[in-house]
Amino acid sequence: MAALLLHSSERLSKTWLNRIFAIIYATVVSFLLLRHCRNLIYYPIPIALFLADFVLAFMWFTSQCFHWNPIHRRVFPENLQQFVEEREYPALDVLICTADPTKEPPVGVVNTALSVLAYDYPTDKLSVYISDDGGSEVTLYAFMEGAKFAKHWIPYCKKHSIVDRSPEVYFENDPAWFPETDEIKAMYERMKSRVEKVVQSGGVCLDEVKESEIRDAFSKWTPNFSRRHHPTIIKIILDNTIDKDVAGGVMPNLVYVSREKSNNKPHNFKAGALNVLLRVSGLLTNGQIVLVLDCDMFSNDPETPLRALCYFMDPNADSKLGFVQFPQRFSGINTNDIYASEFKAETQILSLGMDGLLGAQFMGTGGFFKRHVISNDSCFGFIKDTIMQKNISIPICTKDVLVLAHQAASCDYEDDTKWGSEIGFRYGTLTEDTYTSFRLHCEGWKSILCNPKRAAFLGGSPSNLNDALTQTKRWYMGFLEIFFNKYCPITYGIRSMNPLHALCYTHYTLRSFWSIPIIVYAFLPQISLLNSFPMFARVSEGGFSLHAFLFLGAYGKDFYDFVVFGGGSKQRWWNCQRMWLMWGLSSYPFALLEWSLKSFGFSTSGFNVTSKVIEEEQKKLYEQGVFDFGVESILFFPFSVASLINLFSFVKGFMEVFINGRLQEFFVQMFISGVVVVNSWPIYEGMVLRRDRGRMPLKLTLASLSTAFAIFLASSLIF
Ligand SMILES: O=c1ccn([C@@H]2O[C@H](COP(=O)(O)OP(=O)(O)O[C@H]3O[C@H](CO)[C@@H](O)[C@H](O)[C@H]3O)[C@@H](O)[C@H]2O)c(=O)[nH]1
Ligand SMILES: [Mn+2]
Repeated sequence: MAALLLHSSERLSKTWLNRIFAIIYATVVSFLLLRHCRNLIYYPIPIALFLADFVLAFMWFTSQCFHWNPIHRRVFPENLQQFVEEREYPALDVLICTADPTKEPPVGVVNTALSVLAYDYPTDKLSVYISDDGGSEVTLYAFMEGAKFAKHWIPYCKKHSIVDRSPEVYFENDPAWFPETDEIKAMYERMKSRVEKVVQSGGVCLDEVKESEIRDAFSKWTPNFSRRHHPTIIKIILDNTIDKDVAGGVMPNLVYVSREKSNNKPHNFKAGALNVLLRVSGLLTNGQIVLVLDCDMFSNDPETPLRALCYFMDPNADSKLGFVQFPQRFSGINTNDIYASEFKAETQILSLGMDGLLGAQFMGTGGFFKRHVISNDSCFGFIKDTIMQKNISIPICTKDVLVLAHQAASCDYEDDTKWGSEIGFRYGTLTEDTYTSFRLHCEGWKSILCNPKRAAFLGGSPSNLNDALTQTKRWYMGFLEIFFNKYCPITYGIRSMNPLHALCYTHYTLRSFWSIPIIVYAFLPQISLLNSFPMFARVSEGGFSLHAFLFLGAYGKDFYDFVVFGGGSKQRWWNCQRMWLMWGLSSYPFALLEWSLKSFGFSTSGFNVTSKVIEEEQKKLYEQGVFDFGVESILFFPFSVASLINLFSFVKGFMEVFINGRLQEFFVQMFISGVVVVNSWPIYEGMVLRRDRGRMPLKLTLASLSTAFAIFLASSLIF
């Protein structure tokens, strides 16, 4: 009889294809670069082209590390009982961050919390912690209401083995109806409307609150309380030694934390918030396993913690296993994913490659950590003893513990400690997730990617173009902060870990440099075509097939990975490649620019929280798959200009072909303009054809048009 397994893994069947392709492609790339070097001696113009191709080649080379050894894993949670009894499960602390009640509606955050409170996990071993960086009484109020509802919701879900445990999603999805469903639904709706009423009124009216305990909780919101400057607030909303659900079962713990903030102290954004939660939860419950979640990433599968346990509880598990990552997946993405918000390549293709090396990177949410990997007990100093006592299970809300928890959440607790540099989630970048896992991998920890068919979590993603570009700009800026740092992936990383893995991190952190080839190829061949200047080899020459092979090879392989192997749709693939071009002319260069300004001390970009609210009109546009250009965003400007220049040069190319018969000479340039023109179709529509709210603002269109002309005029002086 075959031995029972908790998990298995196998190398993807395409690995050899990947490797052979990589070797052939690398050979051709080297030819191209050699040719460039030869040309450089003769003419100066190709410097730009050389630089562009060099960056492309470097990025391509580093990206091959993801394709070297991709693996696929499976877990068998049904076998878990054979290995551990339920009472031996480790305690699980779930940390959820929220930062702004206007961009992250409290009802949504409560839904996320409810979906994990209702996990198929022993409730006496489950605790949920909320970090509220918005310091909002409305959020606390929402959770107090949510907790009352949870006492009905949890037993209901378990009794009927409900799978969608976020009530909002459950009732939206046309659920199976049970005798008590009507009542539960009405209860949920009432809870939601009470919370929304308070959200609208902007605060909790204490005069209306009778229970002294609740009045107490809100008394901290004094008149000089502000989001950026306020004392610590910790409220134990549910306590598993006291609270019972309506069926008499033990409730999980639910704790609200708004860390102390001070105007003159950096708070390190989400990483700072998570570190406070690590300490507070360490004091109160000290779960051995810690799950990190964003406030919009609700659980989509109540078995998820058991899947993680299949790795953690395996008697033969690698002692260096640090965390198990469930990839980010999203709900509400439109059919063709116009903004490429699925990030399929990163979350579902490239991540398999890292998993075959040292393990997937932490994606900010959906990561189950072993607590001691991210913060060992010794880093607590004076509160260490209390943590030790926690292993003999004392009630969480004794007075002394709460006093310590307040200290642990104060804004000077981390002074002169290693928090953020060696312990906890690491500071110094806007992408604390990638950086933290990079540092953990450097320290020798490993990770695992767990990607079950049914998504473990589903989150929201930006539903308008400006938000989408702003989000990616923040990431790529964060990545630059990681690369140009003491612990640079290509120097420090390669020395500290499997070099292929370090090159994967190098690839991510340098992605904004893709803006160089994209800008060069979006303008240079077109400008020279506009001036009737041939730039590339004729179709009949050898150089042509070199370019053709490299172009088709790269696009073809990407298509194969995404559509043939990855099962994505052709339209989604097409939209992804379009977004890559758009990022190359927006998020990437602006990330580079802002990062440079910041490095020279000119600006301080913060963590601009992505809005989780969608207006009706915006939602309609998005659902129809129509681009939303409806704000005057500087991010749209470069690609608007590029779309016009490419259109003009394409037309000019036709004239050269039909009037002067110069197809051979101009084919490559026309082809490049043609690709951009086809990709720019939504931009032209937004500029001239559309009348709705999402059209390109007239001011932007005119500015782009005049800039395009100015570039043309200036170039005709040079050529
Ligand atoms: O000062 C802050 C800023 C943000 N957050 C929270 O961080 C989470 C992620 O913020 P969001 O605006 O949704 O950013 P995204 O770009 O969607 O987040 C992605 O990128 C981030 C890094 O830039 C990662 O932390 C996230 O996990 C990942 O989903 C949210 O729950 C926020 O409430 C805080 O707690 N404090
Ligand atoms: Mn988000």
